[in-house]
Amino acid sequence: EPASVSVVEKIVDVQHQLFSGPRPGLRSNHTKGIVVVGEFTPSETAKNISEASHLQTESSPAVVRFSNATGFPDIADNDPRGMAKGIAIRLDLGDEEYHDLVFSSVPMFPVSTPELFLEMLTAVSQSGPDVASPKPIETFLEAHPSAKRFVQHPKPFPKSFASLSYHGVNAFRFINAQGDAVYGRYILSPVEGEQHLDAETGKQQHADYLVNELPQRLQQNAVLMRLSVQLAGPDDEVNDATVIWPEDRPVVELGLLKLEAMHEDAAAFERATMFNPLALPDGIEISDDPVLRVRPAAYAISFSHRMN
Ligand code: HEM
Repeated sequence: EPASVSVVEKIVDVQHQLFSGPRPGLRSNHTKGIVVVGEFTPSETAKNISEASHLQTESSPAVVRFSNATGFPDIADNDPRGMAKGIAIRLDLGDEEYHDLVFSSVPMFPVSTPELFLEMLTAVSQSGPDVASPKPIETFLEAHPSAKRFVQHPKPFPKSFASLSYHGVNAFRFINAQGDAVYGRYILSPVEGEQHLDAETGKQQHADYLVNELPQRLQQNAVLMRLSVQLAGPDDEVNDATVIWPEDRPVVELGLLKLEAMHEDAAAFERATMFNPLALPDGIEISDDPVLRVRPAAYAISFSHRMN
């Protein structure tokens, strides 16, 4: 059963509290972003996994938004608080249909349910610099090893938004034309390999170094990113985004995302667009992950503030 709407409303309320939002016209989270356009071309192996139309056709137009975590619209690109970078991809499937993919640079979520996420964010909100240790968030992290793993997971400074790998985190169910179904998690990686800055160099970067870099890069060359899916083994947990599957699980390539140019009217696009992790074509289905199931409700609350 999906968590009640009130839990989701409370989560977004605490996000507003943490980030001094909501701000007119802007997202409640992942507020600072940059939008580019390109296309997605499926690979031969894609149709073995799913009958989804964008995996059979020649190519689909794509709009891609990279972002920093937090609701601060002017957070520095090298601020540790914004180091879970995001990517949101909208594939145009024709006939007014679209498929959205919304990923994070961190391969797991800190907690397994919306209720625990609310508890965690509330603990953060009660752990200001004046609060004595153990602060509520310290107590929470000790009691929830998955949240501690998330906090401790390396979050290196990327050289570019396009030189990081991104992860779907939540699992989906993929069904091919023969009716075979598998659970899998998306991985998107730069074809040229990941590139990071060392910690010292990263700290010295300009507050907009990533936002400034991408237009320059695209003027030189298009950027290619490989979309793949890691397939769950029969006993792997598919409804808990805190669990990382063993590395030996097969990874199947779905296709190449080509980033070509900056979006010409990014501000209007960002304002008018709500990426929806559950905008899925036939051949890709939702899992029972309770975190995944509430994401559209949270994004819709943020969207409704933005449109006010
Ligand atoms: C209960 C869990 C979650 C909540 C409550 C939540 C909340 C939010 C909210 C309120 C927004 C702003 C949406 C908008 O205004 O359009 C957002 C955006 C975003 N979230 Fe989440 N989120 C959750 C889980 C996740 C997960 C698991 C991922 C990564 C796989 C993720 C990645 C992102 C990204 C990349 C964006 C920016 C999308 C864009 O560019 O428009 N979120 N989230």
